Amino acid sequence: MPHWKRSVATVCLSGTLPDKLEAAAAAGFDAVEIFENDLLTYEGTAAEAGRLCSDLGLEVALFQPFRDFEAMPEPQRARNLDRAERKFDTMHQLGARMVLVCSNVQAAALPEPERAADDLREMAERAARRGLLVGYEALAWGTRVNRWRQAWEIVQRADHPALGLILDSFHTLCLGDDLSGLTEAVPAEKLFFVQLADAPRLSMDPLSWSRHHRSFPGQGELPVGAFLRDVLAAGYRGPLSLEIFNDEFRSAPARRIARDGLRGLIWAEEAAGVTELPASPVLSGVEFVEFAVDATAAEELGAFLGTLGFRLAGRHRSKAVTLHRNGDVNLVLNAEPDSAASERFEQHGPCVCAMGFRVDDPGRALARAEALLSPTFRERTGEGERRIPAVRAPDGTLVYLIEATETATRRIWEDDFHLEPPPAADAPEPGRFGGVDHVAQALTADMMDSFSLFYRAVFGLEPNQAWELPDPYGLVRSRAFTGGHGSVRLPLNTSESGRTGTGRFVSAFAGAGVHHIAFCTADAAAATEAAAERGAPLLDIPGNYYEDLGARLGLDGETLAELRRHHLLFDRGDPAGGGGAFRHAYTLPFQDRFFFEVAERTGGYDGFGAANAGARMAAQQRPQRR
Ligand SMILES: O=C(O)c1ccc(O)c(O)c1
Ligand SMILES: [Mg+2]
Repeated sequence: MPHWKRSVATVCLSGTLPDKLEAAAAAGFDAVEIFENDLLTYEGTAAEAGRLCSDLGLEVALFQPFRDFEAMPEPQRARNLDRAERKFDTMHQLGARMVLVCSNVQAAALPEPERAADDLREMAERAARRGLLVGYEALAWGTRVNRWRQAWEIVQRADHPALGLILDSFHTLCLGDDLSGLTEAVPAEKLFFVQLADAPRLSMDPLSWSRHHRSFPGQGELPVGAFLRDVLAAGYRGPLSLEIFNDEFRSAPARRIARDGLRGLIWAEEAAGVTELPASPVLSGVEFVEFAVDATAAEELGAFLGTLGFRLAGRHRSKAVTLHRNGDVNLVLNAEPDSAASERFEQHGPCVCAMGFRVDDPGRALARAEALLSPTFRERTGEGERRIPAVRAPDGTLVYLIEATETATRRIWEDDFHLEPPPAADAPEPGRFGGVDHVAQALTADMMDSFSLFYRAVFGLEPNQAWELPDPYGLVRSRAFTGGHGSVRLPLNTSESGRTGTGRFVSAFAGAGVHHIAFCTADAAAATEAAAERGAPLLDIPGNYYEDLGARLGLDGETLAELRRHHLLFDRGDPAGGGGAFRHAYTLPFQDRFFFEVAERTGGYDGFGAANAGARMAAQQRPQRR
């Protein structure tokens, strides 16, 4: 067990104060920061709130914030000291020992550090008489104080044992600052409290950035792990506390967000090198994708897949499950009643209910998932069938963990399925699929951070560049998570508009889900030609797209005609990012739900054809002839 307490500020979570506290306790936090507003809107007394915390096993590590206190001219100064006394009463009832004073943001704040120091010394003296402590934090937008070194100068000048420094990763990192020199400058006993928050890199003023876009460690792009390492290296031993102001978190279920928070904190501890977890799995591809279906949908989806060259390759030994293969791609259609798949089908209709990742060591991957608070799952199995361990994604879908060496020998399929004889070695397989290129998911906006942390922390996938893709009816935000040397690629998409393809999918089918699956091939033209011959419904791309493509990339007429004839979109990689080229085509959706893509990467192309997304989404919104 770590020697620090793990804490969360109530402002991170949705609901009433009791909702927030219950969620924090259920996730496994040891302590909370009580955000004053959450107490003001609570119907009980401060003493009752304190009792609720202790009944739930939560220490009240901090009461916050106390604003606009220091360096004010009279009569405000005297009034602020009275206000502090009143809040000390509240803290006493609440059982909170420390109050956070954030740096003054009033225009009237006086510039002299000695005035700030005098006021904080007076406040600390009054706090000390009541056995309380005062921590001083630099807000990145404070009028006179916005860096930790300035706050420390004032704390040092005040020189009172009940006054110390509070560090908040957001305020430091958002200004491009860091903690270098902390160990030399600040004695460990003067580091009173540490708050952790991550955030995406945005160019906006720190106040708006902080109040709306903070996220848990691992969900953003700030070096929170290094910040934490520096704090602990300086000898800090108090609580590590998450303080996130985020519009999505405020409306999302408190229990999921609290669990994400603790997962992010544990991930940050690992990144800082102070908590050891089972190592991330070494990924080597998507072994299968599983669809929840019923008998009718199995029939229809099987036929749809047939047009893409998938043949029925096996039937499960004991369940209503079939295996469909094209080359090295395995798709499983699961119509078994009373299964994880049927639960999913009842709620969502035909949809992807599971994926299988090839990993080096499923046991270690499972142990890592558990250490990061991800629920695991073991399906009931028949005699002699194997039980493949799985991790539950934030939306309840399953990620199975399959040992890579076993997939090479196909053991996992032989054990559970009556397999059909494979096609003859010399049978032509034009545009044969070499694997799953990527699996794209459409998520509600509030699920984006949950999923990104899940893939990043549990599976070690790395976030790629974020894109804003223009659907005719709104923007789609997209960010892919990739790993295993490009063998696992998972774009995550959200859209605030309910009318985009992504938005309609999410709202029509009750939440998150796989929106499309791309198969890789060495010859996309051969694959689409064969698919078209089998009657596959391929997406038509308008002529303007090809004209623009010719102008942008200097392709000749013959090449353009060939692309168009095969329904192919084309992209070239950024030479700085490895270059290469990408040819890809899409099917129409299956029952207006998910669709498939054929993808041909050459020369180290590492993207997803984002430049083509606008044309593709416009074509998808247009009625197409079948
Ligand atoms: O946005 C704020 O006002 C605010 C208040 C208290 C904090 O600890 C903080 O980091 C920000
Ligand atoms: Mg803070």
